[in-house]
Amino acid sequence: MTGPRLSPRRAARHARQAVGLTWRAAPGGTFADLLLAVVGGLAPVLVAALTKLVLDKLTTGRGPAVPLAVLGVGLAVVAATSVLLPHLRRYVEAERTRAVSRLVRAHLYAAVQRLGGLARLEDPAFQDRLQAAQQTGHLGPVQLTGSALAGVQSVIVAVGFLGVLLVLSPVVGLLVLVAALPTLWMQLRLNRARAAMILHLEHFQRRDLFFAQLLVGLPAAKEVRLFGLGRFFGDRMLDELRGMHRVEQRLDRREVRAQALLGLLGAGVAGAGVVYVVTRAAAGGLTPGDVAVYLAAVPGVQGALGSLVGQLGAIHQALLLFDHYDEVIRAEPDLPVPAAPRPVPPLRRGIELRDVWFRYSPEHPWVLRGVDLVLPAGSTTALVGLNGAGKSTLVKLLCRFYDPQRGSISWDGVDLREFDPAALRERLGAVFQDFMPYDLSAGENIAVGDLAARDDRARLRAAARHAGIDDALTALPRGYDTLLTRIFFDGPDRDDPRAGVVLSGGQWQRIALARGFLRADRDLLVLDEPSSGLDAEAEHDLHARLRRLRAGRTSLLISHRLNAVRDADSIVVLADGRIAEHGGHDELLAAGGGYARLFTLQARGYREQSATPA
Ligand SMILES: Nc1ncnc2c1ncn2[C@@H]1O[C@H](COP(=O)(O)OP(=O)(O)OP(=O)(O)O)[C@@H](O)[C@H]1O
Repeated sequence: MTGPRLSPRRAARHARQAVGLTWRAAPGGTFADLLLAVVGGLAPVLVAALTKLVLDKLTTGRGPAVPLAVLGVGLAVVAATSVLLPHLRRYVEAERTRAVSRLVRAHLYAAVQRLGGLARLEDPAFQDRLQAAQQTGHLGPVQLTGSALAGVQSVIVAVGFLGVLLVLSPVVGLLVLVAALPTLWMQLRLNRARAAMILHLEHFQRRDLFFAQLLVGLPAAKEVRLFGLGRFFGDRMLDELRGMHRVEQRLDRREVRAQALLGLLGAGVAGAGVVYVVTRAAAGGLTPGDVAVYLAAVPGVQGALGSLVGQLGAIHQALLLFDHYDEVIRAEPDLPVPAAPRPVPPLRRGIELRDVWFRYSPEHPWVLRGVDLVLPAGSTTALVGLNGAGKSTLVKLLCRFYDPQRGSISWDGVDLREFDPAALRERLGAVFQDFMPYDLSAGENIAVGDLAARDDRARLRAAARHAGIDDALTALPRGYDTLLTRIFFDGPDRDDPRAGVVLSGGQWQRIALARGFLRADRDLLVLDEPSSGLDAEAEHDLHARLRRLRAGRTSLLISHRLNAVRDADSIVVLADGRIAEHGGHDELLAAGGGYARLFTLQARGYREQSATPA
């Protein structure tokens, strides 16, 4: 297994950025941690040196002219400091982790919001990066600085002990150093293999999580139970887990073999050193204090060098984690925004699509193939067509979530690409076919349509009234403050009004409509299947309200129920990515084309239903 690579330049850039981020997030904490690392590195060397002095003074009476009691107190102070240090460092590190995590998250989500379109979010490779950055982005800087500081501590310990050993016995010092070299080399190789394994495991982990979610999550629960899919998904999940464990096991075995071998080598060198030091001490060449220092220094140096290599591995890992975050932060916007965007004027004449061609990527087929269409200001245009005809795609282009590959869309003659997408969207209102039910309160669920109305209960209620949901929301246990989810409540009493409620599909549809109605004053209102979840009476009622509410304004209405669009000022039929028919309801019926065929089919269905005896 070969390790993933970062070029040295990229690695150096990440390291600079990560340290900079940590410093900005927690300057005091980072400095304190550096100080603690230095003290932590010096402490064991000092303990060994003081122990030697005490022993030598006790056994030979030789040593510095300091009373034994002072040496004893010094030893006690350093030992006590060593005991306290790990606890202090744990606290300082936890504080730093929290501060960095806040900063990294703020940067990450701001970067995602800067992507004005949808294309990047739909790119699976970018999604993978994004998921990884979300889960581990903050760990990169934290792990990097943490490991670097631990590395500083290990270097101080190793250099300190080696210095003492070299003074004591250059032969033994060199022996310990040489014995550590194979350990260093092997650990570096294992680090690379471990980093590669983590990357390899990501693929298993994602699928393992996916199957686990299907088994425990609510969205799939109905189908999993009705179709009896539990065993099937459970087996798939275990397959992924087995795959993951096999990879881990292979590396664990390799590590055990290598570490056993290196452990034996280290012990052999240490043992030979003990024999040498004891023999020299017996011959009077070394003092008992020297022997004590040696006994502390050998494991000290070996441990510090081993830990240093471990830290290097962790730094490599941290740089790889940071790479995900960096890719997201630096992602180029998927929609070009002009350097000096034009202000978006109120819509006076209309929106024109001229020879618009669009596909989701070069690998996908064309969805729109030369669409020419005008949405005149002040009128309602209905867009109809079979499933997959490209209706929702056209809506997404109007909101400028994507740009067409060929042709143009203009707003009173100005190409949409000359506007800032955010300014354009300020002038739009929309109810999407796949609207979002938020796990928020009823009031907030409507207010997301226009956050300026968040505290304006009268506006929220007016929008809800237009959508026919005000009475139902008022009757909820806490009215508009009732949570429309039960997932955030962890109290014991499920009947507690704070527990939240579950709405029906049609009620959610009305909430989405209310959201859209909050923006009823915008220049263009797009309604993509706004009545799909409503019963027939409610649908009729909704369209009557819509006509009143939008009279004199520009709207685009998409619906499969042709009865609902017959009153639109003009009806456009989209087929095979082109405008196949265009005109008023009567005109299209008289033309006897696809619209007439579909309308007659639906109308016959209704007539047959009403003729069927109950
Ligand atoms: N994000 C996407 N990436 C790739 N292809 C897509 C994407 N969204 C839609 N498509 C494809 O584009 C085509 C048109 O889809 P679109 O949703 O615009 O159709 P529609 O007319 O709104 O259909 P429906 O009536 O079923 O809602 C379909 O073939 C669909 O598979």
